[in-house]
Formats: sequence, structure tokens, C-alpha cells
Amino acid sequence: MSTSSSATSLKPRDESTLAAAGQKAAVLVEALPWIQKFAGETIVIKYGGNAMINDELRRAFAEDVVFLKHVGVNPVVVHGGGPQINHMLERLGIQSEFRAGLRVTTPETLEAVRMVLTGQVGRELIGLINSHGPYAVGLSGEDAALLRSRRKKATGPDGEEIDLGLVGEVTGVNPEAVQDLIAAGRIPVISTISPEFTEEGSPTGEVLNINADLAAGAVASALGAAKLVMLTDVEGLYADWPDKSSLISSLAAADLRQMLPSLESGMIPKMEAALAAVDAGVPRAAIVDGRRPHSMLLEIVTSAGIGTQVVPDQEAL
Ligand SMILES: Nc1ncnc2c1ncn2[C@@H]1O[C@H](COP(=O)(O)OP(=O)(O)O)[C@@H](O)[C@H]1O
Ligand SMILES: CC(=O)N[C@@H](CCC(=O)OP(=O)(O)O)C(=O)O
Repeated sequence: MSTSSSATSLKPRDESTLAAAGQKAAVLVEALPWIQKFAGETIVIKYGGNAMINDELRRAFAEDVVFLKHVGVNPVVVHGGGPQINHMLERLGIQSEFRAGLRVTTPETLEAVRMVLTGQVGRELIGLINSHGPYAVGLSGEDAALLRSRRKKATGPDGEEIDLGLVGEVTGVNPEAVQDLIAAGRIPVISTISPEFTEEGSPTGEVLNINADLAAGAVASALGAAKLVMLTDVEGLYADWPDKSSLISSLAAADLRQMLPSLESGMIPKMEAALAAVDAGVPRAAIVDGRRPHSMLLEIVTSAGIGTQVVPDQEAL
């Protein structure tokens, strides 16, 4: 048998591929305890509109979600779509206005919000996940009585009451439809429009626009999730925004509660949601940079995580 180097099928193995293989094995082994910890558990992932701004990011997100499903975790996706709604409103010649991080919502705006979230952003996400197999099923807060809400009263920086129009806060979550989908091996993908209910518990016939962070926090609490992960367009929570050297890696619920009044814009509902989830017994809420492909997977299956995590007070001692 000839071993001459002229044989065309003979491919030498170089040192660099061996070194790279070693690093890959280390990553997989590091993931093992986290996969064991979360197997059989539900993780709620809030996918913000700013973290889905290009095809690479959207594809990586879908891969991460399907990866989690295949290692035995039950991912539940709650998606936003703020920038996509802004774009649609611009096309319709409607001005976007945000107060305390929430969109002031007129009946006309609500029509666009519902159309973009449920009909466009949700559909695209479901399509991307389902390019890997028949996993994702879309739900709006209107489906199977998933969400109940009432008008949200917001307060401005000087304590004044702000009228946000058709904006809701979640008053109840009926997680049965989501649990049914999980039991059937599916990945629920939730868009955050919710029917409005009176104080007495009757439906008013109106639907309300719910901020996706706040909805994700409520869904994570109702499902007894093991973790809430929120993907956004910054590295995490900054103690002294916008000073880039003040990125927080971990903080206790009590410290976050103290910080809340000083937060600005979109960080207000995000951190309110993180706090509400941890207060309701979700062991971890993490804010990660969704502009980095696979940030969600790295947050869940690595020891250091990558963003800011909120932990219950007793764990921070
Ligand atoms: N303390 C803070 N740390 C980080 N970001 C902050 C802070 N305060 C305000 N922000 C702003 O919050 C934004 C994230 O909220 P938002 O735009 O609503 O995200 P998403 O669309 O992902 O929900 C950041 O891009 C940043 O401009
Ligand atoms: C009341 C309110 O503000 N609703 C949000 C819902 C979408 C959302 O939250 O999207 P992101 O997560 O991408 O910001 C809105 O209309 O923009």
C-alpha cells in the first residue's frame, strides 16, 4: 500500500484544528451542569425588537431556542417589536410618543401595534424557529384567555399622573394554553396584546397594548419559570447610565428596588419586570445584549453569564 504524499485522499491534521477542538470541548463541558440544572424547567425569554434587527441575529436566536428545546429545557418566548411598530406608524404618518418607557396608544396606534406584533414580528419569529422543525406556535394574550389587563396608570418624573391611552398592565395570567403547548413539545411564542377587564372581572371588549418586558415578567411568574432572560440593545444595566464603566453584573432585588426611581426610558419597564419576577419567586432574571449573536444561550449555559442578573435578596448576602 502506498503512503506517498501524492495520494489525493490523504489530508494532514494541523495543530490549530486540534487546539480549537479542545476549546470546543471545554465549552460543551462547561454547559453540562447548566443543562442538567434547567432540564425539565421553563425559561421565559423576552426577545426585544432591538435584538432582532438583522437576519444573523434573528437566525441565531431561533437556533438558541431550538437548542434549548433539544437539551430538555422548555423555552417560552415573549416578543416585543417596538422599533418595528415605530416603522409601521411612520409609514402610516402617525407620530410615536413614549412616556415612562411606554408607548402612548390611541385606538389608531393600537390597530398598528396589534397588526405588527401578532401579524408580522410574531409570524417571522415562528417561521425562523420552524425552519428547524415543527416547534413554534404563536399565541397572543387574547388567545385562550392567556392575559388579563387593566389600564396602566403611569407617573411622570415629578409624580404627575400620565394618561397613556390604551396601554395595559397585566392583572392575571392563565398559563394553561402555554402549559398545554409545552406538554406537547412545542415552543410557545407570545405577543403582548391583552383583553381589558373591569375591576369586577368582566371583559370590556377593548384590547390593550402591553409592554413586552412587563408581560414577560408576568408570564415567567405565572409559569413558575426557573429563569427570565431579556434580550435588549445594551450590555445590561448600568448603575450610572450612560457611563460604560458602570455595567452591573449582579444585583439583589432590594438594590434594584432602590435604583428603580432613577432609571430612564425603556429600562424602567424592563427592570420593573425583572423585579416583579424575582419577587414572585423566579430565581433569576437576566438582561443581556441581544445585539451579540447567541447571547441568550451564553447567558443560560455558561457559569459567568454575560449580562446583568437580578437575584433574590437572601442570595446576595
Ligand atoms: N441604567 C441604564 N442601563 C442601561 N440602559 C439604559 C439605562 N437607562 C436607560 N437605558 C436605555 O434603555 C434602553 C433599553 O430599553 P428598550 O429600548 O426599551 O429595549 P427593548 O426594545 O429591548 O425592550 C437602552 O438602549 C438605553 O438607551
Ligand atoms: C405599551 C408599550 O410600550 N408597548 C410596546 C409593545 C412592544 C414592545 O414592548 O416592544 P420592545 O420589547 O421591542 O420594546 C410598544 O408599543 O412598543
